[in-house]
Amino acid sequence: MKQYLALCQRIIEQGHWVENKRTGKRCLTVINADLEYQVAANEFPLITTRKSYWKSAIAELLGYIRGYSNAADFRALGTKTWDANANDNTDWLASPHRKGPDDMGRVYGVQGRAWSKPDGGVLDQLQKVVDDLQQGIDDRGEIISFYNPGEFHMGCLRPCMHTHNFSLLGDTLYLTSYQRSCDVPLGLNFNQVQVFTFLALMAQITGHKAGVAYHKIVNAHIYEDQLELMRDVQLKRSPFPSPKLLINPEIKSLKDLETWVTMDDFTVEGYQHHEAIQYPFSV
Ligand SMILES: Nc1nc(=O)c2c([nH]1)NC[C@@H]1CN(c3ccc(C(=O)N[C@@H](CCC(=O)O)C(=O)O)cc3)CN21
Ligand SMILES: O=c1ccn([C@H]2C[C@H](O)[C@@H](COP(=O)(O)O)O2)c(=O)[nH]1
Repeated sequence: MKQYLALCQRIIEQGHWVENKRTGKRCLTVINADLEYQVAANEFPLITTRKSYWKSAIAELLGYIRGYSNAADFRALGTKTWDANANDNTDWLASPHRKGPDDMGRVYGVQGRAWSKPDGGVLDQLQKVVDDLQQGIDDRGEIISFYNPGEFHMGCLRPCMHTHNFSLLGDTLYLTSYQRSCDVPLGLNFNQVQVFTFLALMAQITGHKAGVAYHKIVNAHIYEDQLELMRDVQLKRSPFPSPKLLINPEIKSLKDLETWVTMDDFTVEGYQHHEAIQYPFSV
C-alpha cells in the first residue's frame, strides 16, 4: 500500500501534463514505476484507502487465463470492466473486425491462448509455460505476451499489462509483469491484485512456492478528472494493514481454472478499508 501511495504522491508532485488523443483528456504523467508484491508472505496488495472491488479484478484475470474475447463472458464471471471498451469506443464500433455487441476482438487472453501463427494454427503460450513449470523447467523464456502489433486493429484496446515472465529459482516461482500504460486511480488498483494473484495461482497449479511478483510500469498517469479526488480525498486517508488472499486449495491445474473455478474460490481475510470513491472512467 505504501508503494501505491508513494507513486500517487510522486505523480502529483513531479508529474507532467500530457494530452491524450484517444480519450481527449489530459493526464498527469510520470515515467517508470517499479512495484513489488510479497506473495510468499501473502501480503495482498489491496488498496485500503478506498473500497477495492477485488473480485472484479480477479474475474478479469480469470477471463484472460481462459482466453475470453467477449465482455458478456467477463460479466458472467463477475466483472463489467470490459463493457465500455467493447461497446462504447467509436473507433472499435466502426471496425469491420468487430463481430457484434460485447466483442472485444483479438486482445489479451486471445493472444495468450491462441496466438495466430503465420504458418497456420495457433500457439497456446500459457499452456507451454504451465507445462514447463510443472516439470521444473525454466528455459529463461517462460513468457506470455499479449502484445501483437500486427493485430491491434483487430481488438478494442491495446493490452496495457502486456507481458508476464515467470522464473524458477529452486522450487520458488517468481513473476515479472510489464505494463506500458497505467490508469493509477482505477486500473492499478486492479492490476496489483492481478499480478499478485497470477503468481499465487501459477505457483499453486505448477506445484511451487510463490516468491515475489515484480510489476514494472512505464507510463503511470492520473486523468485530469480524477486528480481532485486522488489529491484531496484518497491521499488524505491513512492506510490499513494488508489483508490476506485465500485461494481454494482444490484448484490444482490449468483445466480447473478453465472449467469450474468461480469467484467463490477466492476469499480475502482482514480487509479493513475506507469508504468507496467513484473515479471517472475514460473510454
Ligand atoms: N481508462 C481506462 N482505465 C482502465 O483502468 C482500463 C481501461 N480504461 N480499459 C480497459 C481496462 C478495464 N479496466 C477497468 C475498468 C473499470 C474499472 C472500474 O470501473 N472500477 C471501479 C468499480 C469496479 C466494480 O464495481 O467492479 C472501481 O471503483 O474500482 C476498473 C478497471 C482496467 N482498464
Ligand atoms: O489493465 C489495464 C488496462 C488499461 N489500463 C488503462 C491505462 C490507460 O489509461 C487506458 C488505456 O489507454 P491507452 O491509450 O491504450 O494507453 O487503460 C490500465 O491501467 N490497466
